[in-house]
Amino acid sequence: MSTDLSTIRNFSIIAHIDHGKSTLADRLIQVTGGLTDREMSEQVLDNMDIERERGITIKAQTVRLNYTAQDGITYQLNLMDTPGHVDFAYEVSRSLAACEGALLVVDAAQGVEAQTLANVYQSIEHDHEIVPVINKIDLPAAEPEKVKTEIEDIIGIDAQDAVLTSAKSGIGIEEVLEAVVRRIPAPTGDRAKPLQALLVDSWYDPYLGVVILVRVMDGVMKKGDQIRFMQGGTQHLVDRVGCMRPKIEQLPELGPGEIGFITAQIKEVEQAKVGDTITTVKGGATQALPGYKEVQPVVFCGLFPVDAADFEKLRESIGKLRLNDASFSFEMESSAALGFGFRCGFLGLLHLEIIQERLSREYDLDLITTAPSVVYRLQLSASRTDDARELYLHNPADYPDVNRIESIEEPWIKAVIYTPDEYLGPILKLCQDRRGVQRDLTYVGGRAQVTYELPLNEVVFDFYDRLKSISRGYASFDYEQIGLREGDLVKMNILVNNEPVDALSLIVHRNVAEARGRGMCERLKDLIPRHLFKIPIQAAIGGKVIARETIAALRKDVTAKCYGGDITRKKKLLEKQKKGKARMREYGNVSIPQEAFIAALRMGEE
Ligand SMILES: Nc1nc2c(ncn2[C@@H]2O[C@H](COP(=O)(O)OP(=O)(O)OP(=O)(O)O)[C@@H](O)[C@H]2O)c(=O)[nH]1
Repeated sequence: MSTDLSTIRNFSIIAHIDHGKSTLADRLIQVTGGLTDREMSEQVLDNMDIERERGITIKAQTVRLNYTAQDGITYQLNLMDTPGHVDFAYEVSRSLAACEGALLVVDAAQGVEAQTLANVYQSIEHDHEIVPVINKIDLPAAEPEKVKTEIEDIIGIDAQDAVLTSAKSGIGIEEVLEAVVRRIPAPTGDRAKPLQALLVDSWYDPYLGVVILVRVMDGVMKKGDQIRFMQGGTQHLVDRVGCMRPKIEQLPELGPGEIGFITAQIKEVEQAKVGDTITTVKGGATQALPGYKEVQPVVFCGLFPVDAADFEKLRESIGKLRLNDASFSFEMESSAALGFGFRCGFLGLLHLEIIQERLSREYDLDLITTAPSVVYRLQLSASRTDDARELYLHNPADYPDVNRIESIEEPWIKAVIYTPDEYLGPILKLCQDRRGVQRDLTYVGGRAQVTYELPLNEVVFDFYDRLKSISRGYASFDYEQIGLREGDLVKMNILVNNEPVDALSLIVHRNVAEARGRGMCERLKDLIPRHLFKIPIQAAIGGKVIARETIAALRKDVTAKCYGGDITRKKKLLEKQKKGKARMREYGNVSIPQEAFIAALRMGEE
């Protein structure tokens, strides 16, 4: 029996981190599924474990709820969980494209924050009906009326009918469900048309293989169907169709307007790209759904094992992670300073951190990460052996001969920072120091919203950390890419004992090169231990040294105190001294401690 379209509601929950999205979702599952408190904690926690295990790959978990509303009709509610971070903006946009509405959850004590805004605007762009939910009304500091006004002032949607909830104590949950049924429109679609289904997300499950989350727009999808991915071009046989409640339940079919999952004996997530259109091989649709985009990594860095013997283990672990995350890329790289490792590409800094964290936690790997870099576009003139061409550069080590460079462009972002106004001064200074161009500054009830355009390369390293520390954690930050702009960018080399150290070289703007070079030399002076000889540390652009420090020589004669006596004792001491060097990287005849590579790049105040 097919489901009547008018009884389906597809919606997502938009919320700033910690405003209560998960707690509210759990309550909705509990109330509609009739789970007891104990069952809920068991079941839902189980689910969270899987989610944690799979890290970011379950980006759009969906549950189907049956809810019998006050009008006596039983509705099929598909609740889609969307990732809340800018790095995954494209996934968010596809999840939103699968829904007709959204619950906007705002903490009654915290009010609207920057991250919330980005997702709300996306949702508005998808013509969603947005139902404001003011959560945590149980808190003494809750000010629901003030938050209502804030939602209206900042977001510009009517919030007078906002639902007031305490997800924690189970207040207002029924009202949320009624609002979903009454205010969010039913999907539209036509059973008789050729199949068009949006591939919302995919992930790898060890038992089922690749699981694909779909939203059927038109037509019907059944077990046994031969399907075709219109962008990917591959064909597959559907072997399972179902939904999650949150446990997997198999269904005979998915009809128009419905959200559910399929499996089709697919081995790699890379074959099931988010945003693709699925149709049937026979009598299929001729046009793909709009909005498909190939996601490209934007931040690159080198990952090297601290212990060179771990290289194979690193290769294996990276391969496993990649099985589940097609947006992350890697290729082998070798560095004179760090040996063999991988150059990896990420969607953003958070994505980088998650992968790094998983490698060290789940795979127990000690890693050295080189400075994150963005992708630059270079126009090169012809040389004797090469034509004029365009080069996309993601590793400073591949920087070409300067004489061939006609122009360099770097990616820029538009950042929106939201902060209590007492921290505004230092935040403006930070943005200014990072070559930011201020575009807008407004105040809403004691808080400032400032918009800056910034070069991405000034943001990737420690901008977010600095922002959080100068605002004592209160400022929130959100960004989108706004394209490439030409810049006066140069490659800065760091020379230790007159030898360039490739893992420390970076691309910087000429205006800040000297300050940054000086800062790095100063930090390296403290980070590299004294040797038996004098070590010059220099920052240079091309052949020109722009900063210099010197580490004084030291005669650390550990055997001196043995007075030429006992030879075994002398040997033992030498052995001990050798061990002390184990966590060092030999570079020429200088030993550089492993942690120096990343510490040298921390910009601090310059
Ligand atoms: N007092 C109070 N606390 C709540 C309420 N709802 C959620 N919380 C608490 O707020 C914290 C964050 O809730 P989550 O549901 O994890 O928030 P989230 O938005 O899903 O956060 P992320 O998963 O990190 O994005 C938890 O400690 C909850 O117990 C509420 O109605 N009242």
